[in-house]
Amino acid sequence: MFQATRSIFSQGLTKNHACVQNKTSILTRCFSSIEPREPVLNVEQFQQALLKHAPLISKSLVTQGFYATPEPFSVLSKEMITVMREQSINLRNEGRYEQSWSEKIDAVTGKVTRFDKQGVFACEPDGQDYDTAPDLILYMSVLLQTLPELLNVCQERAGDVNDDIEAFGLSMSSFNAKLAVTSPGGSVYPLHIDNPQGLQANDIRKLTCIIYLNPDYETGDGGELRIVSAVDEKIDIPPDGGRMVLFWSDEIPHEVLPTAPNADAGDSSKDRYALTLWIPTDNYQAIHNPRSKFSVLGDEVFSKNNS
Ligand SMILES: O=C(O)CCC(=O)C(=O)O
Ligand SMILES: [Fe+2]
Repeated sequence: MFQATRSIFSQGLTKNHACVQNKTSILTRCFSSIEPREPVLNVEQFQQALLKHAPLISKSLVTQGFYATPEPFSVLSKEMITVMREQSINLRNEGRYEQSWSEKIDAVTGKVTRFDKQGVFACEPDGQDYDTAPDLILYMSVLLQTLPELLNVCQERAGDVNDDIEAFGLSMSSFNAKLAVTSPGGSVYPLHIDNPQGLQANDIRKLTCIIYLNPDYETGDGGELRIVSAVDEKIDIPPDGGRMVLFWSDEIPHEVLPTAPNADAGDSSKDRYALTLWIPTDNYQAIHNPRSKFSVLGDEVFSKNNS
């Protein structure tokens, strides 16, 4: 099972990744001192946990535009999240992370400008990272093979497809992945929507799915994900344990509040790790659907913030 997953996965993602991979990381990877190991993720247990949460995720996405697991270790155990954090750190030690950046769109001119996110570093894990981070790769593989179909089926069974609500049509064949670390000392992500341009930019990402890898998170460590699900409704979700959060990539504004604002930037115990998967839709009508109840949320929130 592990072997099969591994080869399918590396073939699928390696090609896509070739263009962003730099030479330094190839070299450091060849001479890595970390012994390759087998993953310890219990695939069946993880799939069962996804199965249990799927109806709630589907319903909550339809009604609120987002879902957060109620407990920090609902889908994966503390031990598993600890292993995944260690593997994320190992990738960092191999030089796999780069300065993270994003794009801003000017509301008036529509001009897109790129900016660095201070104190945020990220990598795009793929099949080539398997020896260093087998559980991260297996997690991504199992999630992709399980969750999109489960959510599509749950939505159909609940009868939640109608004139206003398009079928999710979540894709099972591709996704984008990002492993990001946000440094203590107050690093943030400004308010944004992950896929603001949609089809105009050939961006068909529909669902953002984040798992936090912060097993020892304490109250006061900050870095909450602030989701704006209605103009005057903000929900702050702590990035604790292995909490999983999902929301519509094309509709839901969100930001990350300062990470451990009172800690030293070099205090690695307060680094905030998050593994994000973006799942595209095969139903293009679902992207920025004008009849969706969240269709004007972004415009309302950003115009309010600018006034
Ligand atoms: O790490 C998080 O909580 C959110 C990250 C995010 O918004 C993004 O990567 O676009
Ligand atoms: Fe985002």
